Amino acid sequence: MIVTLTPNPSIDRTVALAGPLVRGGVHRTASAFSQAGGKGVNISRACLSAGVATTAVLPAAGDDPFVADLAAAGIAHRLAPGDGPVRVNLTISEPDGTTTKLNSPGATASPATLDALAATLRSLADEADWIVLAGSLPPGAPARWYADLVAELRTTTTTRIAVDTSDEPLVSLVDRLGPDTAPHLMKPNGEELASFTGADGAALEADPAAAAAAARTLLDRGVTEVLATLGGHGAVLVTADGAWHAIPPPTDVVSTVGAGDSSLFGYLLGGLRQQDPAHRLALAVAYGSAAAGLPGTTIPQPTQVRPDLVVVRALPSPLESDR
Ligand SMILES: O=P(O)(O)OC[C@@]1(O)O[C@H](CO)[C@@H](O)[C@@H]1O
Repeated sequence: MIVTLTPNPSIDRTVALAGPLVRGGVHRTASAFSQAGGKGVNISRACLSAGVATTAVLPAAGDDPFVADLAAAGIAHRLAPGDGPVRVNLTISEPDGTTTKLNSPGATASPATLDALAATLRSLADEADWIVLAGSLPPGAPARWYADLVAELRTTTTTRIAVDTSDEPLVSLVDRLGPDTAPHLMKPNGEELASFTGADGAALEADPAAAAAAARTLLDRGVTEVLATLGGHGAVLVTADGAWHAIPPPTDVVSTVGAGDSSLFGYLLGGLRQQDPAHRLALAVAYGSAAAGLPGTTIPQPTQVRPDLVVVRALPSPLESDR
């Protein structure tokens, strides 16, 4: 089972434009629709369609429309009482695949909500193969909340923990890394790798060897595996056994929202299937590129995922003296 935590879930409203976005212009939209989202929820959705047991943990009132959407989709969930309506995040999709996102802060989380989320995770931890902590933190949560939660879970369960977050919560997590406090898996993108290495995000995405070197700094501080997604440049995987780069198949990009979550799910799925690192990485990139070809936050079905079209190559190991 994969247990996901989404402390700041979102209703993802996608507006598709018939032409390019013009700042200050008036646009007639081609279509608009909403999906229950947030990074952990997207991963639980991917679990459901791939037949992997999952529980999504999140804050929301039982009568929030978000929860009705989750229930209609059949996603098992455990709720902490929410502190306000689930936020609405806006995606603007242009015909050439350019995706602009406007993410709201979300309701301010009370200490009681944060405690309830942590308690629910603790109660599910031992049944899970993976616990995935994903997305931003709501206002009211201290930036170190994920770092504290990982450190605490590491003392109470042996279940593996994956984290995908950004900004201050990521920086706090990285500051706190160590042999007993690190998550087992992290999934930064190029910008996120750059946020704690000081490099340029776009440059890292275009240079898989540099991205692998940045990811390796996390391994040196206790993380077991790093899956770094590099947008159209694919992804790199770094473990104690080596580093690999996967190149995606040519993809007609419709919306990149949910591509990173799909990649993380593909990677976990490969692990549950006992695949070797190169095959896990290929499945991650195949899931991510399938998601990029779908509108809004749509998560691919397994039949839409083509790991056979992904090219994986091993990256040279750095010399010890270079590390
Ligand atoms: O604001 P956060 O929590 O960082 O990201 C939220 C979000 O952009 O992440 C998902 C895509 O990864 C979307 O479903 C959702 O809108």
